[in-house]
Amino acid sequence: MDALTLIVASGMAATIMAAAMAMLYRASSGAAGLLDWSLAGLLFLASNIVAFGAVVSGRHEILIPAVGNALYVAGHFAIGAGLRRHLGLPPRYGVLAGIAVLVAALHWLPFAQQAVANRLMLFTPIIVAINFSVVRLLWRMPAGPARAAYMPLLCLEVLFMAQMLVRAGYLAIMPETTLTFLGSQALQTVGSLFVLLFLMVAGMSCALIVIRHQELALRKASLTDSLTGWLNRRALHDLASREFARVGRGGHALSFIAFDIDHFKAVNDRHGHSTGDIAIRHVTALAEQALRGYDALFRLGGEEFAVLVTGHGPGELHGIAERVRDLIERTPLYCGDKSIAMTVSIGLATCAPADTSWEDALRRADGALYQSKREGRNRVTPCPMVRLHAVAA
Ligand SMILES: Nc1nc2c(ncn2[C@@H]2O[C@H](COP(=O)(O)OP(=O)(O)OP(=O)(O)O)[C@@H](O)[C@H]2O)c(=O)[nH]1
Repeated sequence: MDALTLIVASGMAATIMAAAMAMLYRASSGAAGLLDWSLAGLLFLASNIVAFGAVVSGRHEILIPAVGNALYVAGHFAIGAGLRRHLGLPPRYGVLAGIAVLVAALHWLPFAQQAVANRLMLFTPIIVAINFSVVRLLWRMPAGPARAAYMPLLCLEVLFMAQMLVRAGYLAIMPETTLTFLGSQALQTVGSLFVLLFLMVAGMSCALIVIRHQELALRKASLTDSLTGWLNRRALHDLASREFARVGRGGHALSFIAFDIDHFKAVNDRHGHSTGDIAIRHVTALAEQALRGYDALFRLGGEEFAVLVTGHGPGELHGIAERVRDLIERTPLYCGDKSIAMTVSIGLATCAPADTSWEDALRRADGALYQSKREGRNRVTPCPMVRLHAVAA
């Protein structure tokens, strides 16, 4: 296939990648990695412009492939840099500067100047190493809802790496193969088509990563309370419904620890609303400390909270709630030179066979909580059914 046509097509694909990533960067209020991926598109475009100029002018000085190949290698590196930045790692452009200078300088080796095939064999390990570092990062992504979004880029990088190695291997075992500078031999045409495919799919794969990441962040924000980091009522509905269905299928006991800060209005009135916010975070942090890491924690509103506990009998549930109450009572909030004593009132309830919904149990836990308030606050009250079991335990 005509080399000039492929260079123009690759240049167009690189331009689309650069523009799409830049536009997505603006639309996503500056998501990490997109500018690096836009830069990758620009570097590939620049390498195509150099190649285009060489074909059109017919000039073959070694400086032309030196610059073109350095830009091309930099394009591959920038894809990894974007991924690193997206994952919160430094992009390492200092390393890129070193690699680009090395790639350019290698063109003045007599081996590289002897034949185009030699240059291809010389630069294949460098490009494959860059692709491999991207694959390694992608492969190590933890399992979870975001992982699938990284797979298209991983497959693309593996495919690209494989074709580079096959082409270099072929040249190594067929030393009589002759390639001309920016020629249209089958081996070069195949390589150019892979570059074209890479540029077309890389942009889409990177966009997919960002879009999925933002979708998950939005979903998390919609289910989380921003002050405490605890889940909100909406999340409670999803999670408790799922757990209640599990209980119905013969799973473990499902219980609620509902609690409310005592005389919280007085904290706000005496110390101000922002100290009130600090006090809420203080109480939730202590509750987290007293609970096990795997209980689901919810802020239901204002200074009302609930913990969804699975797999514990009434006696153990009472013990857990007492630990929370005790730690909060023993740990006043220090704010400057002020010490603010805090306590919570707690109610407990476990889902019963007659319950038609988890909300029945939460309602009972709420009733028990208000009984704690009526009986003087700073105490744990199991709802009557739980209390009966607790006596038996
Ligand atoms: N600082 C702060 N205060 C809040 C927040 N949400 C609710 N509140 C306040 O919490 C207080 C709750 O007051 P009450 O419902 O009267 O309860 P209380 O003073 O704790 O009294 P008892 O519950 O009966 O012990 C109100 O003053 C609300 O304004 C919040 O996010 N931050």
